[in-house]
Amino acid sequence: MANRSVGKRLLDRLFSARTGYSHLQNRTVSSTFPSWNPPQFFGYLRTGQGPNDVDEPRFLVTGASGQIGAELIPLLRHRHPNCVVASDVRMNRDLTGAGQFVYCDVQDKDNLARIILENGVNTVVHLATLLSAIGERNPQLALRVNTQGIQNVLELAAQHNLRVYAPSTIAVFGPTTPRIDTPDCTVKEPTTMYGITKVHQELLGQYYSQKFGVDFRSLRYPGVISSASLPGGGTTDYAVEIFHAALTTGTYNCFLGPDTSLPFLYMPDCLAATYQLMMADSATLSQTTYNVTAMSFSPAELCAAIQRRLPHFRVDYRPDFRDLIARSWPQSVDDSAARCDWGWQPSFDLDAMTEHMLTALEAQLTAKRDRAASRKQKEASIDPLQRPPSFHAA
Ligand SMILES: NC(=O)C1=CN([C@@H]2O[C@H](COP(=O)(O)OP(=O)(O)OC[C@H]3O[C@@H](n4cnc5c(N)ncnc54)[C@H](O)[C@@H]3O)[C@@H](O)[C@H]2O)C=CC1
Ligand SMILES: CC(=O)[C@H](N)C(=O)O
Repeated sequence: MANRSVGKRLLDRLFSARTGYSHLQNRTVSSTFPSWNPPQFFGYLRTGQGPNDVDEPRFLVTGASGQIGAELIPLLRHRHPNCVVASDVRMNRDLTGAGQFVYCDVQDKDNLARIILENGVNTVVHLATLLSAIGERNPQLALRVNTQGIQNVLELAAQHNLRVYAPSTIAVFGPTTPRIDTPDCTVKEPTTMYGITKVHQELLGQYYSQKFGVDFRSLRYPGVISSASLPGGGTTDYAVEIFHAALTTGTYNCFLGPDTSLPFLYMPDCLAATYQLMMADSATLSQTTYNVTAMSFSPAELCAAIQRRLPHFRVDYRPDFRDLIARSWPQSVDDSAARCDWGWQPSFDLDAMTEHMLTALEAQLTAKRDRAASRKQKEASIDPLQRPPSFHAA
């Protein structure tokens, strides 16, 4: 994120020493909001030198074991070695083996605070969420996790001078929203619990930015398609499942109707947009949350794209409640503000994504088959009565 001059950092530190609210000194406070004078009795919450006084980001990623986290963490660890704490309520072996991983339920504010302070975190990437389909199956849990999570993160950000990146979603839109080229600023009357909690997140982020000077940034992702990680219970999951089915069984039962069109983003573009916005100079940003998109297609169009490579692939359509959700969301979104403000430009359209997905998944399947074959060979070469216990556990 934006570099600061030495003089400004010095001013921050002086201000921080007096009040512990150095971040309020730096941020533009909207003229529509009354100015905020931090009450002195909040002083007991001071953490000394604000973490933002150093330029090197130190990340805490919540919900790191999910579809986005599993691919964002390796990128952050590569670009910021030893500066990333991954966290979730669920373990992900790939993440735990390759760097710091801690248990963190985002509903537990004290534990979040402890992890942030003990690790010198200055940037929270908040991914812990229950998505649309899983959220409709358990709306009370989705309400609790999604609203308490962002409330805790933003409250700690205001107290400890943290930057926050928390993605939003096209699920903030609903049936009363224009469905073609949906702009950033339009009617937001979602009909899912997930969408309602994400409108809450967007508005709360904007409020904490304007009122308390929190550096809050967000992208309104469409459906995200990825080869390395599986989706976690959304309406757009079909667009990942369909590729796995195409390469294994050759048939897929689609839970959306053939013509239900939605916007999508391929994971490399999703990671690029995320990192680009997180690192953008704050002076270039005109809003806290931006639409981003790369392509729009229906299940029938995706099926046709796959059939160009795998002509025998077949899809049956059995639309369920998720089709109704999808039909309440935009078919395409207008991301011109992201393009204009910080240079967003996607690289993958439907055909490029399909080609890349099939190649990546084919390579994974081949590697999996090779591993299974070499295990079988190993098994055959060892007398069953002589096998050590570790052999059975492998
Ligand atoms: N994947 C997609 O297509 C899209 C994702 N997004 C947003 O991106 C972010 C990440 O989404 P995904 O990775 O796809 O979700 P996911 O469902 O794959 O992962 C969410 C993670 O949150 C964790 N989690 C659940 N409850 C928790 C709790 N109480 N405390 C801590 N962690 C908890 C889960 O264990 C899971 O690993 C979310 O904010 C989501 O709204 C937005 C639009 C599209
Ligand atoms: C679009 C999303 O937010 C997510 N993939 C979901 O389908 O719930």
